[in-house]
Amino acid sequence: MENGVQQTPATTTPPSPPMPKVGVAVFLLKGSKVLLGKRLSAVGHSTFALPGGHLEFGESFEECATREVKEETGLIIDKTEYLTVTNNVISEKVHTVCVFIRAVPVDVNQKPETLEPEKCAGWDWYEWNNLPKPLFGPLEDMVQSGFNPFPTT
Ligand SMILES: Nc1ncnc2c1ncn2[C@H]1C[C@H](O)[C@@H](COP(=O)(O)OP(=O)(O)OP(=O)(O)O)O1
Ligand SMILES: [Mg+2]
Repeated sequence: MENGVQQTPATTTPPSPPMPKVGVAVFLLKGSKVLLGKRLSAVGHSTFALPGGHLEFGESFEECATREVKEETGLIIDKTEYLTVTNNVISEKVHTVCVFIRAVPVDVNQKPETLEPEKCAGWDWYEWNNLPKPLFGPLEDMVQSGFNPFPTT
């Protein structure tokens, strides 16, 4: 101690190891179409993916789905239903457990808006039988495995 000023001991925090995150992705269905947008984020850049994002602390999957779709597209969704979960080791640094939710727009005439232009080039409805390419890796894997998000009735 000099001049009566207490020195704070230097502390070194070890770098925390990368951890898996929880993502929520939404199959927003309109008739036989699904809403997709071309990603502009580093992960999956230029691939077509569902709206969605990371689960926030304290949120339910359905709350996250509703919030992310509203933030990214402006669309208000309804009838949120859990579909499935996948484990995605996307790169050395990105590992996401992704929960898939199905939903429908409250107003089928409401147009999706590109509210996060730094993350998505634009949203559009695509026929499930005629999806654009390339799809975001985890979504492509699901399609290849024969997954179908539409209700069986
Ligand atoms: N269609 C999908 N299939 C599989 N995983 C997905 C899908 N969409 C998103 N994810 C996973 C991987 C992403 O790294 C993660 C978060 O989604 P992403 O769209 O990148 O976040 P975000 O930037 O919109 O939201 P946030 O601001 O919450 O991070 O969720
Ligand atoms: Mg997103």
